[in-house]
Amino acid sequence: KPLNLREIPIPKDLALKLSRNPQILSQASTDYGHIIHENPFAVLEPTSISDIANLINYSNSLPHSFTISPRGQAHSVLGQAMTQNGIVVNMTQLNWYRNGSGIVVSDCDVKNPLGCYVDVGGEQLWIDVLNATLKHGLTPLSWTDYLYLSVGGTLSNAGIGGQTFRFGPQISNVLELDVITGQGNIVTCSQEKNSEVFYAVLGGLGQFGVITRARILLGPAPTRVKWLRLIYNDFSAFSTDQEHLISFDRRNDSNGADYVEGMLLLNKPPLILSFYPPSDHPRITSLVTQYGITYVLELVKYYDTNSQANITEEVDNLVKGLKFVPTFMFQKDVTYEEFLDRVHSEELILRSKGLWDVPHPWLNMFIPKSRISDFNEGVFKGIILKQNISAGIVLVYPMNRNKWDDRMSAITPDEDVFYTLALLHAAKEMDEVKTFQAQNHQILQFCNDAGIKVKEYLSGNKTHQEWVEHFGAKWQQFEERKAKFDPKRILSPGQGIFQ
Ligand SMILES: Cc1cc2nc3c(=O)[nH]c(=O)nc-3n(C[C@H](O)[C@H](O)[C@H](O)COP(=O)(O)OP(=O)(O)OC[C@H]3O[C@@H](n4cnc5c(N)ncnc54)[C@H](O)[C@@H]3O)c2cc1C
Repeated sequence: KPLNLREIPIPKDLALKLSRNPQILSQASTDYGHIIHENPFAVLEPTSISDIANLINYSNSLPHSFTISPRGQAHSVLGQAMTQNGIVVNMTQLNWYRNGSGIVVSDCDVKNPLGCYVDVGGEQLWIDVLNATLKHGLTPLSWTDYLYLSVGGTLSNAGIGGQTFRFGPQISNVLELDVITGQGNIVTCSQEKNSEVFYAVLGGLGQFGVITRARILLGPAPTRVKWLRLIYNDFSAFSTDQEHLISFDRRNDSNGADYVEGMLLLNKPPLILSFYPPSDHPRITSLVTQYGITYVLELVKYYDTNSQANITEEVDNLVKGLKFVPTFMFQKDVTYEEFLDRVHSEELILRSKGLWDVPHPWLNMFIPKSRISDFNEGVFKGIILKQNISAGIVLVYPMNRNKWDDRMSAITPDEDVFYTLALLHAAKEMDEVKTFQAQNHQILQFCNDAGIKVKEYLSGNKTHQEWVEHFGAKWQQFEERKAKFDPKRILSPGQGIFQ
């Protein structure tokens, strides 16, 4: 029998913070995916950390607990921040009560920034963390492509992007956390202190506790970036060059790139060419038409006034020997901030066309390096190119596993180098959602049949057995941590792991 919160007497001080305003309930019942909808009983608008702890404690005190889901920006795509009949915690609300103390940069020597860090509330947005740290000449080192995501939300997944090959995912850049566990305990944790909570929560899909503060490592901030895109007509040359670029870091060679990603340009709509000079559009379109599929290596080199004199030479050295199609190298010179916040400009354009708040049947996964060429043949050239449906944005780039910490909950393939694939579809209507979902399913099935041991990222909608397989050798530990830190299985039910 589903729990009916109407039948439970809610303590008055807690009830005052709960909203059942239809508009607020409706917001909490959807996310960026616009595919899954779950109706919460109420939304907690916390005005302090204790409000969240009190809510969790109250749920624990009942013979039949209710579920609680922290909601950062709800930029999940499969209902991960929702709960049916439970209570959603609107984390953003905390920011209003921080009195400006949501982001505090440590007092440190910018010239010798080893040991500089920033303390940020779990509800804070990465864009605000960037702006606050830049004022001190400092910056976090590892980023997602889009910055209007909450710190607690990305740290619950991993937080990956073009800097991950060098600095690891965002979870590898956390020095300390404050967490309210599923038992209602407020815990400060790090690698040294309460380390089990620390490792459980990072990449823990919200299953073990609510992150209310994260201490994030900082480094010196560059001021400008050289931003390059190189187009390839051959996958093997493209992936060999990507792997070469990320290997600088394994060799501890500081002459490497600061960011490496990649994407497909396919001879099917939408062919997005906004990065490239309009005068080059005809020859790029012609190349894409000729080959059907081309691959774009995206790399970035940071610089500032001290390194300005050498930057052209450094970029030349970096691209020397890379096997892109001759003359198909394009570059921009932009501020560091403009580069990091690049997706926001796209967001504004999509919003103006009514194309931002639409269904997003995304597929994200990690693919072991040893099978990436089979993946190209079967998925890129096979399923994606051949099927008569639009492709959306397809990102593909490698990262180094030694920058991930296996003690954390996040899951990767076993190999030293693995690729991330992001298939970022936007659908116009629900029928199209089904078409894209069928394709996503087909891709996973292809990998399964071909024995390509992929790991999904940001996944959802799995059966219990599929979750067990996803975690593989780490399932037992994940389950034990749940029993220890959230024994009543209260937190983040939208992930569908334990409910
Ligand atoms: C346009 C766009 C671009 C993206 N780009 C990238 C990218 O480049 N790299 C990448 O790694 N990801 C990317 N993502 C995915 C994104 O990192 C995840 O969806 C992340 O969860 C978003 O954060 P959020 O604040 O919206 O989290 P939510 O969707 O609100 O929550 C995600 C999960 O975390 C839990 N949670 C939320 N806050 C907390 C907290 N404080 N403590 C504990 N648990 C919490 C929720 O209950 C839920 O289970 C992108 C998403 C979008 C929409």
